[in-house]
Amino acid sequence: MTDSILDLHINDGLTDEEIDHEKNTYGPLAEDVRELILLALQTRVDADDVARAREHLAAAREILERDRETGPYGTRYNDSGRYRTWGNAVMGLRNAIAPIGEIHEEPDGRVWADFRLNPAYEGPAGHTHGGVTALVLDQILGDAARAGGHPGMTGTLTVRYRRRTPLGALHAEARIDRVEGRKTFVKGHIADAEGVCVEAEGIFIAPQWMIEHRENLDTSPRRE
Ligand SMILES: CCCCC/C=C\C/C=C\C/C=C\C/C=C\CCCC(=O)SCCNC(=O)CCNC(=O)[C@H](O)C(C)(C)COP(=O)(O)OP(=O)(O)OC[C@H]1O[C@@H](n2cnc3c(N)ncnc32)[C@H](O)[C@@H]1OP(=O)(O)O
Repeated sequence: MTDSILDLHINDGLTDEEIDHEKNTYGPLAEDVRELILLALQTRVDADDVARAREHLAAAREILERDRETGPYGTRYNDSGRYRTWGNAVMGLRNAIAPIGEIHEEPDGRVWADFRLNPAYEGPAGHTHGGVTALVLDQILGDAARAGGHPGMTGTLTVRYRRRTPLGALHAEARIDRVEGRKTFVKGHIADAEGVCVEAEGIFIAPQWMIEHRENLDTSPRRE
């Protein structure tokens, strides 16, 4: 059986130098757009200045649209084993809404990230949106399953909001709790400087198509 996820799992044959070049070209663009998202929320310049800024943005869009892809980014890799999930909503290098730069994997199976959520991720006044913390936890827990050699799709994600999550500096981490056949149970949390704000348990399930392609799947890819 084939699956549309596999269709977007592509060796695009780039050299490491070409990947580095793309990284250095498009990474800063996403950084600029991230800053623009915040500016759209926070600028207080007057209508004339907004109109002038929008003309510049229209000019930038016109340049960027000259050569573009139209579909999802998917997972791309090369012969030296560098994996790119640059469209990922949580940590994609080219995705301006992705709040996490890097997810670290420890030899003991713990997966963690330090990150900042700016006011574009607001839910309750001055605090992080609960859907955003769930988004981050889905990724971190899923990554712990993958890093532990048990990649899967999220079957169930249970989130317990213990206390409000502020905006600003946060820490997320997760580790595998147990594996039962195709199901991997993972636990994790998000904390601020005062301690845990949100806890989660996820059940990650390896579908049949993933098991069939298991031998082709590097579960600890050099992912960026
Ligand atoms: C070379 C190719 C390699 C390709 C690799 C590609 C990708 C790698 C995958 C992951 C990458 C890793 C890390 C990425 C990190 C994070 C990304 C975020 C993750 C997501 O954001 S992902 C999107 C949201 N996610 C979905 O979009 C899932 C949609 N859904 C399904 O794709 C199916 O629904 C599935 C697969 C979940 C189950 O389907 P299925 O047919 O395999 O399940 P089946 O019925 O056979 O049940 C088998 C056993 O699981 C139990 N069970 C069934 N469903 C359950 C559930 N929901 N909760 C709890 N338990 C459940 C049964 O009770 C039974 O348990 P028991 O064996 O004990 O009886």
